[in-house]
Amino acid sequence: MNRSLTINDTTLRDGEQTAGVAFTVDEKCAIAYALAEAGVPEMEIGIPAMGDEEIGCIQAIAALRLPVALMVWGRLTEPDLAAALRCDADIVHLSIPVSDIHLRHKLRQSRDWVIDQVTRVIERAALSGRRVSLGLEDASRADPAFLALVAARAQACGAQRLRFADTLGVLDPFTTYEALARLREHTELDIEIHAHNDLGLATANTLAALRAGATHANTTVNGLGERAGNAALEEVVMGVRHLMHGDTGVNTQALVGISRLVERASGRTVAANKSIVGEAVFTHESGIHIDGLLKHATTYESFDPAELGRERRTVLGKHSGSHAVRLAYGRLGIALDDEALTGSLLARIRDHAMATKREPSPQELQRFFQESRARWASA
Ligand SMILES: CC(=O)SCCNC(=O)CCNC(=O)[C@H](O)C(C)(C)COP(=O)(O)OP(=O)(O)OC[C@H]1O[C@@H](n2cnc3c(N)ncnc32)[C@H](O)[C@@H]1OP(=O)(O)O
Ligand SMILES: O=C(O)CCC(=O)C(=O)O
Repeated sequence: MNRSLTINDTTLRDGEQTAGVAFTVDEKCAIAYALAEAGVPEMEIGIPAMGDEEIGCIQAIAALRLPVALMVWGRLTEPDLAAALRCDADIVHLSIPVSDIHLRHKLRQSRDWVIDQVTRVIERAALSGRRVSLGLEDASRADPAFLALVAARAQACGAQRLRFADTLGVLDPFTTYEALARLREHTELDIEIHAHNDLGLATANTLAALRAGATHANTTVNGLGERAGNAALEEVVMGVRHLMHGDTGVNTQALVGISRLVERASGRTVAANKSIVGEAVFTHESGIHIDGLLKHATTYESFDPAELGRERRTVLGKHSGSHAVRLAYGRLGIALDDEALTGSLLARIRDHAMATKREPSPQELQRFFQESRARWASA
């Protein structure tokens, strides 16, 4: 993949829209700092139309003078534009619904009204000298011919970017590819993909959009965001690297630290099996897997955990095999060269796992060994 690809992280905007989440100014500054230090080139940091307090927070982030482009979000209206222009943001992003469902039921407006708003407000925004991005809310449920019309108008009025929003997460990677490829044919503007995870497809859809010609990907740390969230920064960065052989410029070693920072600030616990950053995603128990890993890491690891500054862990449990048992005892300085003794320990470990639902401690392993050996000796 040689095309340029830019991550625009919206943890501080859509991420904060997660129901119940509210970051303090200090938390927002710390997250912005960590993202910038990791090499995230753009971030969407707030909604000026919310008022003075939000603008103060946006200005506090701007005052950090981070080497990133800062974007603020607003509706495609003159008052929201005016609020956005009170902020030291590099990119003014103004959003308008483009699906008939939203236009009819939410705004009670027509498609012509959309074209008028784009003409009036985008032209005015462009005159401000800021970079201008147009958000196409609910684009995934909009008429593609109308999207092309809006795109042409936005370009003529001086926008640099379109954001294609799958607001309700109703696309799959195939339909995403088709929709983005169609839009790509109709515009020379940059295109940002904003995917939601209602069906668990936000990252897959983001990667599909990038393949279809999107230039920017909107992400959030830990996949925070409205309802089921957005495409996770850590997943998109690693997906681009491993599935598209591309480079987002984001330091993969920083991803876990940022995830923990946002976990604490958001109060949203990251699941143990959350891809890339979950506590247990490099932990193995199954006998066949551990045997394979001992022979060659690529058998059961699609990438090296060291890319994230992480390490593989193996645990003993109900699904262990004899190789794993020998490995665990080897770590305790006990060489198991007797097959029958190993088998007896394996049975003991399985019983323990079923009874306690946890792995045995080193002390318990020592006890199992002594008991099994004593039974063996007296048999
Ligand atoms: C898909 C998304 O994530 S969009 C971003 C959503 N994020 C947020 O809503 C978080 C921040 N929001 C807020 O703080 C408030 O909702 C504000 C300050 C933006 C607006 O507050 P209020 O003026 O009290 O209005 P409220 O939120 O109740 O309703 C939204 C209004 O915006 C209108 N609206 C919504 N989108 C747009 C748009 N793109 N262009 C023009 N008007 C819009 C609605 O029709 C409604 O207007 P109405 O009062 O004339 O019916
Ligand atoms: O900027 C936009 O238009 C998209 C807003 C958004 O968060 C969404 O549609 O899910």
